[in-house]
Amino acid sequence: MIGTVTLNPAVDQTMRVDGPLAPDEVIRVEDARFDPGGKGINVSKYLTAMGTETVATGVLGGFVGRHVAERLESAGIATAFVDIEGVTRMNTTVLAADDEYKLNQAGPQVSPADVDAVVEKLRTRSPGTVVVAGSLPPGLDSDAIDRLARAGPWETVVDVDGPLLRELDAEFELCKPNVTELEAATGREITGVESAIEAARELRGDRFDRVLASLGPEGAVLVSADGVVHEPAIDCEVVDTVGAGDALLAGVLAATDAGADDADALHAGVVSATAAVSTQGTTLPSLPEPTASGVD
Ligand SMILES: O=P(O)(O)OC[C@@]1(O)O[C@H](CO)[C@@H](O)[C@@H]1O
Repeated sequence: MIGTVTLNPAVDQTMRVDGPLAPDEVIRVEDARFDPGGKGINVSKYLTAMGTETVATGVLGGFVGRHVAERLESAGIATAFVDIEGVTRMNTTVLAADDEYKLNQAGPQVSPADVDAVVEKLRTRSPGTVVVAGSLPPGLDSDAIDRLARAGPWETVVDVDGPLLRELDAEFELCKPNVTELEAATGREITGVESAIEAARELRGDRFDRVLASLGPEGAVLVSADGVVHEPAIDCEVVDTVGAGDALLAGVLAATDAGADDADALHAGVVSATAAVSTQGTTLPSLPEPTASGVD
């Protein structure tokens, strides 16, 4: 079973406007939706859509937190969240004619004691893998992630900002940077697949067994002790990129869990990410069930 930890969840508000964003005028929204989000929560949503057992944990507070919990429960996603005093944040994506705009709040204050309470929730569920994903809210630093990684017999997967990746010192089964995060974590400039592979190799080092780097239109690479695999992106109409990295990660983890090797797992990840970018918002009705050969 795969547990996810989201220390800074959100309700994601996605709005579509037909024209470009312009100052000093009222912009009429054509279409709006709310999704329970935050990177770990999205990974649990995508795992559920693939039929892989998961529990979503982390911290939730206030009316936004209650909405996240209700939506996950009604979608049949197992949850084990710790209540906090502050109000869970709302993040906004605007899909405008010219571009995609993303506004993420800092989030409420969370304490190391809240992280200890999350550890207790995880221990009662005994996951084989724990995914810690997303930004850290005010009050926490990299110690929180090291603590989660060392607190149980599980393997830990991490998807956090590049500067934070440099500060971690526990051991992790996998990390999932995007291009910006890979550049920040290694200080290397990434200009294409080859330079991404070099940077991912350098990042692997002692702390990360595997590095899964999402490269947007160039697809993704997975670097491990077994070697390097690259999977190009699948051609599709891109509607909304929010959650694409989470879907990639969920696909790789679900397929790995089903016994797939790195190449097949990466293929499954890219199939999931393609479904995510082809859909508005971050909720997918269903995804191909991963098998030992990736996806059927
Ligand atoms: O501010 P963070 O924690 O880095 O990212 C949060 C977030 O943008 O990531 C998810 C998509 O990956 C969204 O559901 C959510 O709003």
